[in-house]
Amino acid sequence: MPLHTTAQASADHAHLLTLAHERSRRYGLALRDAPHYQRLGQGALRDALDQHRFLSRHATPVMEHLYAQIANTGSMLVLTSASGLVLHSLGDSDFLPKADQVALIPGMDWSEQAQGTNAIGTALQERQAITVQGAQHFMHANHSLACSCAPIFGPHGELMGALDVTSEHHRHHPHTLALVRMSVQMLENQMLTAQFPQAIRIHFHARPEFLGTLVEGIAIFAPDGPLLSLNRSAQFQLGLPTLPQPAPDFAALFNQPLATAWNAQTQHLMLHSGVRVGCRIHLPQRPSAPTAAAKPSATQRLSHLQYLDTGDVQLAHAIARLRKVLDKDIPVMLLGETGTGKDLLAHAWHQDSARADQPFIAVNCASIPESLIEAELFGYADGAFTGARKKGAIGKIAQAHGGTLFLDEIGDMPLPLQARLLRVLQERCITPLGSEKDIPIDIAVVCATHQDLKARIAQGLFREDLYYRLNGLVVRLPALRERSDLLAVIAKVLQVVQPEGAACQLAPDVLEKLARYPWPGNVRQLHNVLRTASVLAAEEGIVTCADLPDDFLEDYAQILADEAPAAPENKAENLGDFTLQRMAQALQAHQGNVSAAAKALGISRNTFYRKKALLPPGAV
Ligand SMILES: Nc1ncnc2c1ncn2[C@@H]1O[C@H](COP(=O)(O)OP(=O)(O)OP(=O)(O)O)[C@@H](O)[C@H]1O
Repeated sequence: MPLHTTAQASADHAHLLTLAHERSRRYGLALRDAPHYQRLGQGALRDALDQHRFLSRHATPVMEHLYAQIANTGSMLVLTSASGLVLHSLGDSDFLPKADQVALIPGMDWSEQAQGTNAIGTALQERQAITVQGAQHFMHANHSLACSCAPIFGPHGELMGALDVTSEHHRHHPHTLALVRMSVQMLENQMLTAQFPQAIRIHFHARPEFLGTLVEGIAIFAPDGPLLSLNRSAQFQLGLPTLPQPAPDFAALFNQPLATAWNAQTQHLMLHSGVRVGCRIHLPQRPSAPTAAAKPSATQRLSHLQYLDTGDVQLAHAIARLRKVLDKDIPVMLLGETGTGKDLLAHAWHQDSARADQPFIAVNCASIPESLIEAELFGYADGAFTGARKKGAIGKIAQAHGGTLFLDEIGDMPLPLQARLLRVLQERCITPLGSEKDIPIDIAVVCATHQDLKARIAQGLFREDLYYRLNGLVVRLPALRERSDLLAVIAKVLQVVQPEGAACQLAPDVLEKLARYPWPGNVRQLHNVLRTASVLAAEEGIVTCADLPDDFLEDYAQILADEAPAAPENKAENLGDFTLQRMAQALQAHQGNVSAAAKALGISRNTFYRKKALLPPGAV
């Protein structure tokens, strides 16, 4: 390093330490304070580890690799959260005095607020790598240590934690910080790749021989072009220290059409700055026929929670929460647009529960005529009403005894029945129509709706007490257009809809269209599109645009036309006859029911959804 650079670096380092010491004093710490090693309780630590699973999973092999390089140097390796909480540590803490050997175990807090200036707390605070050794620590109690730490940033640029190497002050090695930095870079690249398995990944560098090394740039693009994330080197090479909003797309950054990114053979690209770079392109895995051995059975494919988690963060979170309430007697409420898989999820939840061998009974409260729903749910006694079967009938609730009752479209349940349902849930028994005898029942309850139940309560159409009885765990399923694992869903649905043994592939431009389409009918609509397309393409084995249904292609062309000229602020005005107000009024008049609102305006439901998607969020 040239002399003036070295001098600048040590001046910067000294400045960082001065700031950190000032902060430490402001936190009320004193130089001679004894460090307080208050460990997080077991439960809270378990929650914290659970919360940082993604980070820990990817950090563990990196830590082991780093440890192999520094073993026998009397060092400890520590992974912390963004708040400085120790999540994992590796190594031998024998170099610490006996009383302090607990300092680096999981559950300890190394934030500046707790320990004053120290490499972990200060690196997290300043968001940059730093070594703090000996008397550079604020507290005298830490003067025997030398610590080198680098902050870890996640795939979305967020601070996720820190990686640190701590040793005795006199055994500190000046190269340690560089090793920690490189390990963090490796970890960040791995998390980036893992976070977006279904995206286009471009590895690039002006010197092609650096491809595959830590210094290569990695840029991640959605299949339809927008930039999703960059690693540090890509940020530097592209001159984008943060992800601009709205995200630029591939064509803007590399001056080439998106088709270039879809071609894995591409070896060179030109950055928008004019620099030519060597590249390697990883395309998302195309849907392909699984091998016979790996292929799950037809029922397995959809009937357990694990198979429904295909990588979308929001859905994975929902599934994790659903797992936690399995067999816990907590009612589950599933929210989501039509076709998002609420029914499927309810069934998978039942299949994963201890009630799996018992019945799963689904009732669609919207599709049963109001006059029949009471009998359908509660059953009736012999000769309870005219026309009733002589011998009476057992209702759906009683049929679900021992198992799970799934009440779909609960928002459409008539008010008087809501009171009866509430009683069933509270007292755990039912009284069939025309009977005086209570029948005890044991059921798990899942309900689903696409309606805004709070709004229904405000309108006097839904009982508040029932609402609170049903919403033990509320889970919202993302619409298909919001899901980051769209390509995985496409692959899965393609497997399901194809005849056994068929192995249709999708042409890249078909995938691109599927990725850009807003899917108003969600997975159900995707099913229908792929079922038809794969039958039409069965002989050729590859689905091309010609195999896609006409109405899908018409919708798609309309989307492109809608998107093309409108400046964002004019979108609402550019909606022609169907203005924001008219759509909002129609929706309000029909209590949020899109089909009814679309019908009232004389447009198709798809068109309504499409135009709704163009409006500013929250406008309708
Ligand atoms: N993750 C998935 N993978 C494959 N198929 C799915 C997935 N999610 C949903 N489907 C399929 O999509 C269709 C619609 O799913 P489902 O009936 O569960 O949706 P829903 O949200 O209950 O719809 P609605 O609100 O209209 O009742 C079904 O054919 C289902 O098998």
